[in-house]
Amino acid sequence: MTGSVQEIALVNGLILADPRSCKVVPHGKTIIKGNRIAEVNSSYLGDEISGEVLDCTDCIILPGLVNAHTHAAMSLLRGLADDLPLNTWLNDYIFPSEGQYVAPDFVYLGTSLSAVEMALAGITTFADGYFFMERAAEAAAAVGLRAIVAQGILDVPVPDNQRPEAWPDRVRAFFSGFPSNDLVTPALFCHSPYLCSPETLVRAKRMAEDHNCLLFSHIAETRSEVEQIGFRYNRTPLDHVHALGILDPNFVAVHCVHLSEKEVELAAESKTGVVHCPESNMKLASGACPAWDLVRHGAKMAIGTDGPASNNNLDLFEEMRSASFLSKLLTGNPEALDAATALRMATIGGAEALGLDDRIGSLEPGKFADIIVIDLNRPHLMPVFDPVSHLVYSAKGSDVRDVLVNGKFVVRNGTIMTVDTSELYARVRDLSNKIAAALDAPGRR
Ligand SMILES: CSC[C@H]1O[C@@H](n2cnc3c(O)ncnc32)[C@H](O)[C@@H]1O
Ligand SMILES: [Zn+2]
Repeated sequence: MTGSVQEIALVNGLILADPRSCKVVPHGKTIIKGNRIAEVNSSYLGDEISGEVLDCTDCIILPGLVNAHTHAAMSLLRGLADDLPLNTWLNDYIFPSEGQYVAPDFVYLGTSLSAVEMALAGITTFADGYFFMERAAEAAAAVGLRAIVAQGILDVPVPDNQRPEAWPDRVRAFFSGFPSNDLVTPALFCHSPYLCSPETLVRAKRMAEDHNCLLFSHIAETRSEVEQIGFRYNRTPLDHVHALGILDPNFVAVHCVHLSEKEVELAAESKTGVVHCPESNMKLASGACPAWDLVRHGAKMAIGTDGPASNNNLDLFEEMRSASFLSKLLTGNPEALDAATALRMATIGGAEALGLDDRIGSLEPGKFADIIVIDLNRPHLMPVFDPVSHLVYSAKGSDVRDVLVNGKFVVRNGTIMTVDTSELYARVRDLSNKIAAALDAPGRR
């Protein structure tokens, strides 16, 4: 300790500080002072270090992963409805269940469970979109993750707003009651151009601008959405929001599976954040996002898991691998979306899409100390010719040993340090037993 500022030094590992270059420095040291990185990539020759020393021999040290899209509270609906296309999944199963069960405590519990799952798998920042988002903010902060929590807006009744026309009041209440802390930031989430009118989209954009926050939306997820938007507005979905004046660096378009060539260019030119969710898109058979085309056009590309009820886990290592494999399959080109590109999308790319790249996404002096340590003492991670290849093609979330967010250990030696997981899991079992009992009730399905 120096004065009251806590110091932690990570020594002896393979340091991958900047996913933009993917350069790996062996036997270096990374020094954290308080909640920031003070030094990185400096050589470690066994020199004396003040503060705590974390030995990272046989480990890779890299920036924490950024899950740029999820619906964290939906962990409590995981496995409730599978093997369905998006429209049936949403309209016949998810929306009715949300109407029945989603309440402030549901959101707190489900988000806590997901935050623990994400932390254990090396995700240090997540962008969430759901209802009762004040409670999601509390849950993220309790687990100790960095989060952007976006309040959902739909033109149909939703769990925290039964009168669709009153959504601006709900949004005002959300901003005014937002818990102030360093880790979580508020934002808005217009569900989609098919469940939000042009008026709603434009008004939400104005409100997001007034509060200097991001606006998210699911865009061009399915062919049926493209048909519906074409029928209603005679445009394709991304072009439709562009025509409404919404595309800019503070807009985040999630999915972008079915884009025209013009829309790929539009996404890149407008510097809109684009979140690729390969596993959710594959599971719901929505299609394959032209991610490699978007990357080559210079779009701000991030990766997301989507919610745990359509994935059905929150492992961004799996997601990087799937993003890469899906692009190779889609293009017929094995060089498409290579490992370094996938790693960039899951770190600095996510930070850029969320407007956080001046604070996170790489290990640089002055940035927040959001750092993960991957244990290479695993059969599937030997031998090590190329650490980047291992991170994307071989590693899993369960290979994460330590996680620091804002300079604090959230996971240490594979154990969550911030919340009592036995109590959390007991509460999850209790609630899920009640949901399961109601599902089994006669006449439910
Ligand atoms: C304001 S977003 C929350 C809303 O979105 C629903 N949802 C979850 N996953 C998806 C998806 O892949 N496409 C469209 N909508 C989705 C979720 O159940 C909430 O109702
Ligand atoms: Zn989603």
